[in-house]
Amino acid sequence: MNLTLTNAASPKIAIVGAGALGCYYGARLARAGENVHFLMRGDLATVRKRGLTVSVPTETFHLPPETLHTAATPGEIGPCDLVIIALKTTANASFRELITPLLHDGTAILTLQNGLGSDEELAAIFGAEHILGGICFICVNRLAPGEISCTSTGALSLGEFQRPATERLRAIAEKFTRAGVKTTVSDNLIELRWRKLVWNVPFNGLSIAAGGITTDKIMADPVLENEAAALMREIAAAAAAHGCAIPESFVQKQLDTTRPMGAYKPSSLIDYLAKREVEVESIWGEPMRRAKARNVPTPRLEMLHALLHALT
Ligand SMILES: NC(=O)C1=CN([C@@H]2O[C@H](COP(=O)(O)OP(=O)(O)OC[C@H]3O[C@@H](n4cnc5c(N)ncnc54)[C@H](OP(=O)(O)O)[C@@H]3O)[C@@H](O)[C@H]2O)C=CC1
Ligand SMILES: CC(C)(CO)C(=O)C(=O)O
Repeated sequence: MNLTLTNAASPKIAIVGAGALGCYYGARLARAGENVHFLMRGDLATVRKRGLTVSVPTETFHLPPETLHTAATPGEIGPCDLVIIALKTTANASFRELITPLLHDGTAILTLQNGLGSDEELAAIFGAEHILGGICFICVNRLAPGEISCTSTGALSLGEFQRPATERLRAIAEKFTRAGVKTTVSDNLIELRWRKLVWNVPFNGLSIAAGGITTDKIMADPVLENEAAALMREIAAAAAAHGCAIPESFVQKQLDTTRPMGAYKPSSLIDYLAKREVEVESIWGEPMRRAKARNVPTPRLEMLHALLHALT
């Protein structure tokens, strides 16, 4: 497969999982003039009537329904040059059914999902050469159907699955950048994923396990702060055993940057409080299993995983 973005000047883009994250990035790309097709489920009727409204700290923008391409099935969209996946990882069993009708020989499949495992699952079904991944440092919520609120636009980091950055990866990053998303490319997607887990594992996990608390409460309690730091070090050790060096300074930086975040609700806590399924296996289960496979002890992660299983 030629690793370029087909129709690079005007690629046909599908958003699979048009919830908070998918609608946010999809709306930004559509506003920048890209040919974006939203595969929608629960919100379809409302979005077809009222369009999409996205608020970010600096502005609110609206995309009227007549400017949007929306579909109830992937078959209505047909083959695309780029498929962006923003499903919760708890919906990964639908990959084959949702993505197959969107493919041609050169389709790039970019998953923006949290945790570990989705890249490999997609590669096993569709072929490794199609797969790219992204890490989103963003806090976005769906307030109502078609109403997206983003309290921190953060940054997006993209990488190829098991290969260094390619021309196609840079072309996709350029699309996001043009759409106003701060985007970087990396030669090492798996290291990006482990690094993000250094934050997600302790804060998403403890916020639920400690009774549904925000990150400021974790940081204000010396026992919980120590637990967060210890969990971070377990993830760093597991990452090191997979060839991804994460220095102690990175752990310290995560703690330092969390302090001023105030009463922040990690995305898993929002799911938990809304009684939605929590992404337990991709955020805690898969890192735990990968650590075990390399004989890295992760007792705290194992306990947290068990607690989250019981609670969610
Ligand atoms: N939100 C955030 O700030 C961040 C999220 N992430 C990650 O991004 C991913 C997506 O998160 P988020 O956007 O918050 O989740 P949402 O629940 O808001 O969005 C998921 C979307 O997938 C749709 N979906 C699920 N199954 C199907 C199906 N079979 N057919 C069609 N659509 C389907 C849902 O449909 P329906 O509308 O019917 O529910 C929903 O719109 C997760 O892995 C998350 O961890 C990463 C960083 C930040
Ligand atoms: C890092 C952060 C806070 C935002 O992307 C996140 O991943 C989450 O809330 O789950």
